[in-house]
Amino acid sequence: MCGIVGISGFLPVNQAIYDALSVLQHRGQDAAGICTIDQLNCFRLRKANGLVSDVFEARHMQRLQGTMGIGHVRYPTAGSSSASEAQPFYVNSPYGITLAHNGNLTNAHELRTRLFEQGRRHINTTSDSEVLLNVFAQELDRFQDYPLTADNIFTAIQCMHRQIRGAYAVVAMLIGHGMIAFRDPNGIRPLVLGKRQLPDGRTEYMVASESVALDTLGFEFIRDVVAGEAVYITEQGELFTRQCADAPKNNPCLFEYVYFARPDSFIDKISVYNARIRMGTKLGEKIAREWSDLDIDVVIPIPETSTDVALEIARILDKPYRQGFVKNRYVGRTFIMPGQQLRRSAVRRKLNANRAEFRDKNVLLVDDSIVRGTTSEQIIEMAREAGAKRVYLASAAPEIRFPNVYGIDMPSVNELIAHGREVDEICQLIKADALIFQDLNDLIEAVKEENPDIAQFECSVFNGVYVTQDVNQEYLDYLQSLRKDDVQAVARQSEVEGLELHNEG
Ligand SMILES: O=P(O)(O)OC[C@H]1O[C@H](OP(=O)(O)OP(=O)(O)O)[C@H](O)[C@@H]1O
Ligand SMILES: NC(=O)CC[C@H](N)C(=O)O
Ligand SMILES: [Mg+2]
Repeated sequence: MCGIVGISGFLPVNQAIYDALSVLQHRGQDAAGICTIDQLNCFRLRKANGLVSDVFEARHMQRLQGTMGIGHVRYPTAGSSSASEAQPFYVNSPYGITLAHNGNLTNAHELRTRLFEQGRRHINTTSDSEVLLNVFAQELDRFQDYPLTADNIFTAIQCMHRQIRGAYAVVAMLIGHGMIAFRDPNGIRPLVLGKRQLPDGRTEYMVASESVALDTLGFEFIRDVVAGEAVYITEQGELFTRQCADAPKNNPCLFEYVYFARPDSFIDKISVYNARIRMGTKLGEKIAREWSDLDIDVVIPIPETSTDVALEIARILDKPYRQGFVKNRYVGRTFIMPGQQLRRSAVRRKLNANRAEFRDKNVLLVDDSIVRGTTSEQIIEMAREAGAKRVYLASAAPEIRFPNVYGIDMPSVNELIAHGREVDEICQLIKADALIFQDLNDLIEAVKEENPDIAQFECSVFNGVYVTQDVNQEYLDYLQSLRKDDVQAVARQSEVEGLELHNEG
């Protein structure tokens, strides 16, 4: 998952975008970038591999001048993890555009060919986001008048929606015009809009992947950008919004609530924190029903995302909740790290068992999800080494059996521990004494409670149903051939930096 942010205001935005990106860091740890528009109407860009705090030094921040800017933290799902695929991306015509994208296009390959053959546009990287930017540029280019009107911009986005498939929450800037943001017609990836009133009465606007970024910067949450909708804020600060999709449907990604988003965010009118508590209630009730014969002494979360769920399970089971694992605060999220070797070694560096909590006890470990099983396998071993008698494991998400094509890097079914396996087999593999998963219906109910208007969530990783209806086996095989772990490892070794246009090195 990536994080995106954009601010259109009247005060310098460099520090504000930096702060927003650091609050969205949990969505992408591989690369970060900020682009601003300076007083001379030129883009200022700094992007590189690394965490926000590593990428932007004081000299970069000083150069990122301007009162309008966009930012991105990257977790790659297409192309390579080379610095030249860090975002925002830039294209010089029409007028100059930069763009940052969260999601994944399912027809990037075909769009790339069409852009070259019909549009005479060269895409310099293997990133789907550069493809998206060029489709946008091509559609804007159909209007010959300067400046473009809001109507022109919305029409271009409408035409884009008809060509692009997959998931995309996007923020972009167009020189001489302003900031533009839009969400795909299924609303798979999140995007929120906020505002801030300056003392002189002028209003600044901000868009971001998660509402927590608005909170941190003192912006007031206005609303979610709805599925298919576009937002345009002119340089003068005028806000336009329009529904640009022919048949929008609201199908937000269920996995955002399980793992990706911060608990203090609201996505599509649902508090992520409350959703996680309700996941704990449902799972706790299932455990009480199905495991009445198991003697659980203590409930222990696997930090960090599962803590809210585990606390509620402990309440339902009326068992003590204990922080049995200590998390090294300097190690980030392991699931979004590139490469299985790195992910494996990171678990041991990240978590350590607090012996006193395990010795001679039957422990119920709780995680939000089991994807490759990297975490659970090692954690169970650590619990035993720390003296646990019996180790049970509960997952707040159901079995993950299908690849994700919408911005989560799970392209290969063979890497998923639950693919083609039943609970008993998974339990044996991770060497647990008992294993239980949340039911999909319970998970959906837990999330949906605050917004019953959501008829369908994007939950393909659990049930193999892809809401964009364009994903077939041929595409899944293609994606797997490009992105499975061993292919990526070879690609990383031979990575060369492509052009880094206008980058503040
Ligand atoms: O089965 P796996 O492939 O190991 O993936 C699932 C694990 O990865 C995530 O943790 P992560 O360390 O990324 O982040 P967290 O600190 O937010 O829990 C998630 O919370 C699970 O613990
Ligand atoms: N996780 C994401 O949102 C990734 C965005 C884009 N597909 C990339 O790989 O850079
Ligand atoms: Mg975790």
